[in-house]
Amino acid sequence: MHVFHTVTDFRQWHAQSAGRPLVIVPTMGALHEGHLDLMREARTLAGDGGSVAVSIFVNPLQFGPKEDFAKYPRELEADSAKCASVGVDAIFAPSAEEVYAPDRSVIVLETKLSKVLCGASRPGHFDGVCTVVLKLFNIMQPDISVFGKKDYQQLAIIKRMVRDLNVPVEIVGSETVREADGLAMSSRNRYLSADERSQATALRAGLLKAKEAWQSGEKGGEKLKRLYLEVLKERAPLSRVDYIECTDADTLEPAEEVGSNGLMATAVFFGATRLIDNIELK
Ligand SMILES: Nc1ncnc2c1ncn2[C@@H]1O[C@H](COP(=O)(O)OP(=O)(O)OP(=O)(O)O)[C@@H](O)[C@H]1O
Ligand SMILES: CC(C)(CO)[C@@H](O)C(=O)[O-]
Ligand code: BAL
Repeated sequence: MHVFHTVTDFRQWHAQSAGRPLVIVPTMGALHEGHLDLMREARTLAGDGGSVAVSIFVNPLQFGPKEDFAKYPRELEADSAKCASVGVDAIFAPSAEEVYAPDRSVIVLETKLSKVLCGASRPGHFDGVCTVVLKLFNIMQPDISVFGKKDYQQLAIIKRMVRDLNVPVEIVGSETVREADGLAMSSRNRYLSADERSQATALRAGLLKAKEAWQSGEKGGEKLKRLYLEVLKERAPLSRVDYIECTDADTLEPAEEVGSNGLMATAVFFGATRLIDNIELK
């Protein structure tokens, strides 16, 4: 497996496999089983003749000034071993200087889907995500890129960017991988104390309770949100809910009545740690 730190080196490698499909998995590193699952899916999508590349880059542009950019875990050696174990062909791990010119002046702005849910709590976050993802697409020139449904809004926004800007990359969404007790895997779970970690299972439990009610005929968004909040209150006294919303799964517009293409998405703080999760109501 190759590890490249510069655009030139990555492109040279990719040029040697001209004509064969490239599938990429963009990440910020600190890899866990959720990421590895995306890589296995990428391996399948690439087929025998294709290649799989993983980008590892903690993108400064998508962090707010009070967020965890400085303390975000960076562990390239352990990440490389994990990538090799699932058959990744190349890692692209550039420095911030390699990615961003000091006098850069162009960014990608998504103007609608990025204003709700996580975008409302993290202003500018999805501008940073869109900008770096478009740059990674331009640098790596993949045929397919795989993203996790855990970051459902991110996936929806990237699909929209690719559609609206005619970016020639197919976007594939992959199911959320969970711990045995239901908590969605995330690099940020390691920040949780033991008590917070056990209470964090309430996100999944609350979403499942709301989904059960929806399946039994309850379509009211407010009622479904209340059911979720009851579970949080009962099972996670250390939590502070950032948001819980019912939306359309594609447009992310709020849904007073949740029909057959719904999404419930949530973000919850435990101390300074912010966890997200969601469930499709389909
Ligand atoms: N549990 C998971 N299941 C499936 N995909 C996941 C999971 N966690 C992350 N991903 C996906 O992996 C890709 C890289 O995500 P990222 O590196 O931010 O990981 P993360 O663990 O979500 O970290 P963070 O704590 O920053 O949210 C994204 O497409 C994301 O949706
Ligand atoms: C897509 C991404 C790698 C862009 O920095 C990041 O937002 C992530 O890890 O989900
Ligand atoms: N997985 C989303 C990256 C972030 O939280 O910045």
